[in-house]
Amino acid sequence: MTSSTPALVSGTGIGQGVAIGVVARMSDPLPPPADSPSTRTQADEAERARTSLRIVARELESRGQAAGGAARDVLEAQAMMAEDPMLSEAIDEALAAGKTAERAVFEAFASFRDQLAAMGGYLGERAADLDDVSQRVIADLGGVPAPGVPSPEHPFVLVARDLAPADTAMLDLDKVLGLVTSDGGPTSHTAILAREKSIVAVVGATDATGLADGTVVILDAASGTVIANPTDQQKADAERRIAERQAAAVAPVTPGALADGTAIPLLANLGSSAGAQAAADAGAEGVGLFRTEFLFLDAGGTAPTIEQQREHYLRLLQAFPGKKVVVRVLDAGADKPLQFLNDAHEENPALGLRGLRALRASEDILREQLTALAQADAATQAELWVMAPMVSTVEETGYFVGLARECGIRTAGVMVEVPSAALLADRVLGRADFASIGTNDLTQYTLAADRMLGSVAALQDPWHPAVLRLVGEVGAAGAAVGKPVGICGEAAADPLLAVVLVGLGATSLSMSTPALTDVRASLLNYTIDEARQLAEIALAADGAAESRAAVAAAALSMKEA
Ligand SMILES: C=C(OP(=O)(O)O)C(=O)O
Ligand SMILES: [Mg+2]
Repeated sequence: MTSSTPALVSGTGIGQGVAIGVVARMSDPLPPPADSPSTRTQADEAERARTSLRIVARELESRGQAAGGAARDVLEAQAMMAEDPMLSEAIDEALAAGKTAERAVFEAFASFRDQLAAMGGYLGERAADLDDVSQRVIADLGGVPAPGVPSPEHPFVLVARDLAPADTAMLDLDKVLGLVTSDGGPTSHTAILAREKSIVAVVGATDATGLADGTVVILDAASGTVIANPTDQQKADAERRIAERQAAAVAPVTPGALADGTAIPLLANLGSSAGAQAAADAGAEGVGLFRTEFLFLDAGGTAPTIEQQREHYLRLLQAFPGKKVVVRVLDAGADKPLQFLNDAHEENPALGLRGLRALRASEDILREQLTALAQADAATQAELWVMAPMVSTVEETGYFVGLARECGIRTAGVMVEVPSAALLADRVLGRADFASIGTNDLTQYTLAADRMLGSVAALQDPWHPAVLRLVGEVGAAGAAVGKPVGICGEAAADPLLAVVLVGLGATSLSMSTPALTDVRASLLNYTIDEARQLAEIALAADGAAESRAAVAAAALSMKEA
């Protein structure tokens, strides 16, 4: 690497932040202990292993106590791993074969970590936790310090293979400007920590192993890239973006709007009335998606009563007097299984009896929910809209809107999450009062990529022009009949994609509360004509990556012009 040819490392960005700083690497893992026969007795080796496992377990527990919160739970889980009876058995077996305590610990943990890694997803990412415990025990056996987080005097960008919970608990957040990991995905501890603490992070950046200590890097979470040895121009751009974000964070909270004043209300996605006040404080102009699954999950094995539901909806609506609150009726099935609505085994639950289909099969539950909502609406000042999930036909739209009105709901709409509903959006909107596009499911169904499956995660990208073309269909239909088209999937939380979605006809955007500030700031940079131009550029691309890159380049030149 030379300063004239900056190297680019790519991974998955967490959030939208930008950071610039000097790399401090986490020390490399200890080498595997030699597989030579032990010169001690088996009983001695067993005692050594037990002592070190115990020391490490107690140390992890005390770090957990010191860290508190979510870190404590994770560190306690790790301490339990160190004293897991199955692992002890595996260690004893290796010792019986004449191995050293170091080697026995190494082999036993390695075989368990491989089993976890093979499971993939969340459990797969816990494999790093086992590695960390193994390293600590082997270090203790050898009387050497465990590999861990560096602590230079100056602020730094931490580059690591992955961060174990014990490491994240030790991080001095005043000094860490950003995090880069070569392993780990969006559900790794590093990603979770970064989200929780708003730290700029790029995870799963395989080539990050080549970033040497002391290298100056720019982390760009929005594009998931790390530039090593940036040019002066790149540094100046990064510093400008950091300053813009700092300014946006303290800017007055204004209603969502484009540069030309076109209003684009910014709403919050909520899963419980508990988050309502925080959303209102962050400037949410209402709620664009209230997911009711948690309310039903919390009620145990049955549906909550009309009274229980009414109380919860009342608390929600009371937080938004005079504002719009869009509640989605229960979306059970697939990624949100609820036994009492559908306990049949399905080979492809995402294509099965879920969402409105499941409710229709148990219509009394749907009627009760609509009734509770209508009662809460009558007792409060919010403007309640109610929508159905997973609607795939015009007939289903008519069914839901008809039933909602019968139960006293004044404004009834549907989510557009299935390509068939997007393609017939003109007719769907002929019957519904509004549409709200769920880009998470719309992407899953358009690309035929299960949103629960890590192996096809790369296809789950709402920047894909096929998804955007469908969004455009719904936007055009909404404009033609004069009905609102919101977006409530994760796509609305991506500040640049949000502009494209507006260019495709979205009239409001709903997102998790922390995303509101970035999206608000981004919309203010573009007029409606520019948003439409960016949408055309996205639609003209061949794939998601090309669409994202072409729009980013065009947006940059628009801002420079
Ligand atoms: C908002 C959506 O619904 P959920 O993520 O709850 O399925 C969506 O599918 O985009
Ligand atoms: Mg959905």
